[in-house]
Amino acid sequence: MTINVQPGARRGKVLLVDDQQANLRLMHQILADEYELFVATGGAQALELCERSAPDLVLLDVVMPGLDGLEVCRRLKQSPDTRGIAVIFVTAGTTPEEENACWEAGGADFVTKPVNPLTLRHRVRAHLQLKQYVDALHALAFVDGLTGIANRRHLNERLEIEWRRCLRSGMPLAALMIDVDFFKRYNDRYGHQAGDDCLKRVAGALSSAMQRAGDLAARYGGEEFLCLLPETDATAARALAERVEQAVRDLAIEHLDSATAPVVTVSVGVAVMCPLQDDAPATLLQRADAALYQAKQLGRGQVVIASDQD
Ligand SMILES: Nc1nc2c(ncn2[C@@H]2O[C@H](COP(=O)(O)OP(=O)(O)OP(=O)(O)O)[C@@H](O)[C@H]2O)c(=O)[nH]1
Repeated sequence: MTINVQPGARRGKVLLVDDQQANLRLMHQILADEYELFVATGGAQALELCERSAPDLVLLDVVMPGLDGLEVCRRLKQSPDTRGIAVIFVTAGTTPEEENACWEAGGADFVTKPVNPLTLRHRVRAHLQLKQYVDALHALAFVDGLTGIANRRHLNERLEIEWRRCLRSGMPLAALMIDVDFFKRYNDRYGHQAGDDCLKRVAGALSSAMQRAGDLAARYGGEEFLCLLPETDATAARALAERVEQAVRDLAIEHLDSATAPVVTVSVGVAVMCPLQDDAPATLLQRADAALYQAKQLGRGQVVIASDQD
């Protein structure tokens, strides 16, 4: 895995949010030569752009009609997908209460209006540099070194978040536990390096099969993977599991020592739960694991969905 922590190695993405065109123009002039800039003229548009374009940093006006800057910041910090975006408020308010509101909403910093161009440049530069280091550390801590997909630590963190989210919304949370069949024999016949390459390709197939931004494919350990699918019911989870199983077959990686097929296959255990207060997130994984065990018992290279009683 290559992690680039050289400051300035890539142009940072900065979203400018202000309902006044003149302010946007000014900030644009100050920053355009250094960064990739996006512009939003209101809070709702800012949130939408944050989800779609994943900026590194937002320069956020506080007072705007509709959704104001403080509320935009709170919502960004609530979502696991956007909480890493640094927010610098651009504010005319300088009372202690107004400043405190910026910190309490989750802002990383603020600059006061009228904007001093040099201060704006330096604040943005400092926070982008910080974010690059944080992103690099995050990648080291949350990405599996061999396959480049999420690691188990990342999975556990997301499982907690999605579990709580589904507990609040009453929506189902699905998990696919996926294990490469006869992988010991694969290593024994083709060698450990080929085994590693095989795991990388399987991981790639899983990632490609995930359709929604909230879906997560992770390496659970060894030759075992786990896909977490928020707000996904049993029908959709089964369909996705079957697509995953087929996608791995379609890689057509030769495995002449497999008793299931002449190519690498996976077994998939599926579990779906609508979280309840008394359940623990680990229950979902235990059920997926039990279904995976059944898939192995039934001959491998297939999908088994856990029944509610498991
Ligand atoms: N090349 C490679 N092999 C790994 C890695 N992690 C685990 N393995 C191997 O995966 C194999 C897993 O073997 P088992 O748990 O017996 O399972 P299996 O052979 O796949 O059999 P079934 O799961 O019952 O189909 C072991 O030989 C491990 O050494 C890895 O990162 N790279």
